[in-house]
Amino acid sequence: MSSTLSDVFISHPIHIPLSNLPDVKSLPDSYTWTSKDDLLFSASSSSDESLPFIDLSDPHVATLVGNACSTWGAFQITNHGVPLRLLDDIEFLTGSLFRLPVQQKLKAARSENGVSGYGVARIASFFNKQMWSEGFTVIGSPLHDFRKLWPNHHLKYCEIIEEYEEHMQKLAAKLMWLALGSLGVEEEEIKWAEHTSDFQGTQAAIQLNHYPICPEPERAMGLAAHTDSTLMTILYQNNTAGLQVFRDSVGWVTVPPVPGSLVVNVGDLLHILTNGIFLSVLHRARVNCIRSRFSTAYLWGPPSDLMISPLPKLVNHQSPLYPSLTWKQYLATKATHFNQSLSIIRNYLSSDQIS
Ligand SMILES: O=C(O)CCC(=O)C(=O)O
Ligand SMILES: [Fe+2]
Repeated sequence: MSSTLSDVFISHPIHIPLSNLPDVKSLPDSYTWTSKDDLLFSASSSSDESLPFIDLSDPHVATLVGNACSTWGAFQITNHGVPLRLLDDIEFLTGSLFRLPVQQKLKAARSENGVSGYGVARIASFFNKQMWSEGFTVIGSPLHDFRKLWPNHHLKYCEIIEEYEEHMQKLAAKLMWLALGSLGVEEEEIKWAEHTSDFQGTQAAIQLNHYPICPEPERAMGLAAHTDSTLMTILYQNNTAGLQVFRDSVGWVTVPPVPGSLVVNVGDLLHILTNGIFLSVLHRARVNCIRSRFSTAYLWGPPSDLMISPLPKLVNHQSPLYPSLTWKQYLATKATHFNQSLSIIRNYLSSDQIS
């Protein structure tokens, strides 16, 4: 029987402490970041570069998406077909959840080796300092957790998640095909992802993030630099800036929130699938002292037991840069090697060597 995304995380638990964000006037040492805690913490940024902004109704959309994936590994989109009302709903849900009293949120706390629920970011265990954020992960049905949070109103919130997932899955598939189409890849080359297959077995998680107002934002970190272990991630951010993407020779670039738009990140698996042509973008979230910030990430991946390997068409007589491996194997590598995972697997000759 094929395993689910939850099984993958359960078999590779990351033990992370759950602590409340302190209500303080100055930042405690445990939340104060320097370049010692994250090499790129203070990397300078040049201000005149900005992330591509793509109108999905543009006649050259595939080329624009393909270029953005191979230069930045990320882009913003408009005219994406997701109803603005649904984006308002998901923002309302995210805000309502994080505004609950902490005791209420803790009723749906992620268990020690669990995957869904309330807690700090999974990447927390890779850093010595704490991040100025709280999160909530939804994998599969949120009913069980939402009932604990909102005993009387959980159904309406479950409906929002369900509708959001439906739209996001369709959009993710459309974007992936636009991107791959720009490289000349045809649907028959990836059977599981063919439009007609209805993406049987693709898996996803929804990550809700909250970055509260912070007394000393320059010294704090909302969510530390990471790449996503997905094929693609679609991110909705409320109207408060904080997301930054990293581009070599440019540095950190802030992605300004544009009402109604979405941000798309190439994840590590799409980087592998395209033999390194599309870049999986390093990104992070900073915080501020004026407004709290919410974001909703739709983390989209393939069936977790399916072998992913560089597409033969994109390897062109050379050896592939990456071995074949399943999402499950990749997550296991990521749980140990975090941001070094891609370079670690590049050095393996065959997936047999990946635990
Ligand atoms: O909050 C953001 O802008 C980034 C969130 C993110 O990168 C994630 O949830 O993986
Ligand atoms: Fe991310």
